[in-house]
Amino acid sequence: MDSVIRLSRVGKTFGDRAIVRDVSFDVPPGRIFGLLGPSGAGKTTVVKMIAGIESPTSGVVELLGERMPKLSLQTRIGYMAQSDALYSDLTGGENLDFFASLYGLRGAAKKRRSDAVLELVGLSADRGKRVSRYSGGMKRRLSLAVALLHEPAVLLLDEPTVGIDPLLRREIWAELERIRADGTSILVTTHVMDEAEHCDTLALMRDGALIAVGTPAELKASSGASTIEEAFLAYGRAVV
Ligand SMILES: Nc1ncnc2c1ncn2[C@@H]1O[C@H](COP(=O)(O)OP(=O)(O)OP(=O)(O)O)[C@@H](O)[C@H]1O
Repeated sequence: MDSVIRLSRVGKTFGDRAIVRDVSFDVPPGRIFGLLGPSGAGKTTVVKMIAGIESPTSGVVELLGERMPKLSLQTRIGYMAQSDALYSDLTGGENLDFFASLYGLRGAAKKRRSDAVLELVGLSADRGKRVSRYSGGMKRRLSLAVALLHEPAVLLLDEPTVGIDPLLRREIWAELERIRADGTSILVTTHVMDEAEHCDTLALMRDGALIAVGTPAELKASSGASTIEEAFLAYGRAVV
């Protein structure tokens, strides 16, 4: 398969407001694709359409060669939403048990995966603690663990490292790079410019439209910028 995620001329309107306009891109297997843009640019809406939570008003969203939304593809996706969808009365470990049962993970496989993802996000020692007693950063880390639990073919991460300290952020990126090496495709939204450098391809989004798509090096070269932040500002100026 040449592309795991494909958007073809996708638009989304809420009422009479066009939130996403004519967005097209492809994410091949084993790539990290970063969606970058200011608050309100429409990034979350794009991610929700890929996850099958929202339907496009126009155009086509395909995931693993099938048109979204499609219920049977849900278990192939690991989706980390911007707001944590966790059960606060349950412990971290119990939350993982719950999501494992949704994904059909049982027995030794469940234990192996739960242990691995808790270790990765640095929550092994807190697995018995109720989520209502977790900090904001711990909840983000548990949400990431849930998204990774069933080793999905596609990871959709909406601002995964908000509230996570720089050291753990670096570890999480190292893990995302390992996951990519196994052939998983990862779409990540971020405001953090140094995270953008980890992406194979970046799409700069503004007012619902893509204003530039390329590798970090291409975007810097084509705008004459030395950082992604400068490149983004240069492209932003070019369209106003
Ligand atoms: N269900 C909805 N109904 C109406 N408007 C919506 C809905 N969902 C999103 N919007 C609007 O769409 C715009 C884009 O929102 P979206 O969350 O996609 O942006 P974003 O780029 O992810 O921003 P942020 O980085 O702040 O999360 C916003 O103006 C938002 O108010």
